[in-house]
Order: sequence, then structure tokens, then C-alpha cells
Amino acid sequence: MKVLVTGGVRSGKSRHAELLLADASGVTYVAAGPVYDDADWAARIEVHRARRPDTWSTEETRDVAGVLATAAEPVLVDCLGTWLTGVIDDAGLWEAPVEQVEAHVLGHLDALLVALTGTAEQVVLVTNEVGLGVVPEHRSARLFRDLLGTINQRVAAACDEVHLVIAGRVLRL
Ligand SMILES: Nc1nc2c(ncn2[C@@H]2O[C@H](COP(=O)(O)OP(=O)(O)OP(=O)(O)O)[C@@H](O)[C@H]2O)c(=O)[nH]1
Repeated sequence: MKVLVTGGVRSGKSRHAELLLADASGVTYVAAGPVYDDADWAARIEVHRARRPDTWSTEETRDVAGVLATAAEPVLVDCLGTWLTGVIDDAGLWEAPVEQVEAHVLGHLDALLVALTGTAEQVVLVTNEVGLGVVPEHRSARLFRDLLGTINQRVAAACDEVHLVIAGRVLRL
């Protein structure tokens, strides 16, 4: 079973994703985003780490495709939004032409989708629901939300279920 969990900031989506795998004896938790050198971010991460069972292992990596390709237990990917940020950061592409960024990101997405459809393991992926407000002033924000929308549609198409979390409530789409 493959599930995409989407929702806004602090909607409870990560917690819901974790609960979906609560019965698994071991889980590989993939923290796919950049590591920021700031105290607030460190405190957020610590909350997540403290609530994960001891039987879960953590992989801080952008290589979600690689983890899925070799997975021998259920995998939780948290989250595709920070993964996208990291993929663009790593390639230094925030100022590049849109077509170039898109081609780069979609190449990484294709690899992720091949691995996702290829694994027999249970996979839960967390993403962010963005873009419900006004068009952002900054180019990077517009780029991010456009690309994340595309990523969400494609990953959703490769999943068995999509769950939208709002205010801690779960809507199965
Ligand atoms: N590097 C790293 N990141 C982690 C780890 N555990 C969790 N994270 C990241 O923490 C982020 C989630 O942070 P939160 O601020 O709680 O998310 P939120 O959107 O406010 O809240 P929810 O809706 O509950 O998910 C995700 O991007 C995770 O990848 C870890 O062990 N290492």
C-alpha cells in the first residue's frame, strides 16, 4: 500500500503519516530536506525524533529513489516539499531559467517514481498543500509551488490512496 499524505503547515500530516505505519515492526524514516543551521529548526526536528519508535531508523538523504530501490521494510518520506527545496539547492538552480529547473527536478522525480512503483514495501510520503492563497511576489516561491503541485499530482497517481489533513482531521481523497 502506498499513501500520499498532504496538508498545510502544522496540520498534523506528519503525525498521521506516522500512525499509518504504527503497526510496522521497523520503518525507515527518510528526512529528505536540507539541514538548516538554526535553533528553531533543530528543536522541530528533535520533537519528531523523540516521538519515533526506537525500532525506526532515520536516513537524512535527498536520495529517496535510492532508499526506495533497496527498501526491505516500510518507508516514510517526510517530506516532498523539503525534498524539492533540497534538489534545487543542491544544483544551485534557484536563479536558473524555469525550464532548466523544471527539467532537473522532473528528472529526479522520474527516478523517484520508478523506485516507488518498483518497491513491494509499504510507502507513506508526506507533502505540503501550498498555493491556496495569492500568487507570491517572489519568483522562487512561484517556482516552488508550481513544481510541488506537479510533483504531488504525479506521486498521487502512483499511490493507492491520498489523504488530505486539515486541522488534524483526515480526508481520504
Ligand atoms: N534532518 C532531519 N529532519 C527531520 C527529522 N525528523 C523530522 N524532520 C523534518 O521535520 C520536518 C517537519 O517539521 P514540522 O515543522 O513539524 O512540520 P509541520 O508542517 O509544521 O507539521 P505537520 O503538519 O505536523 O507535519 C520535515 O521536513 C521532516 O523531514 C530528522 O531526524 N532529521
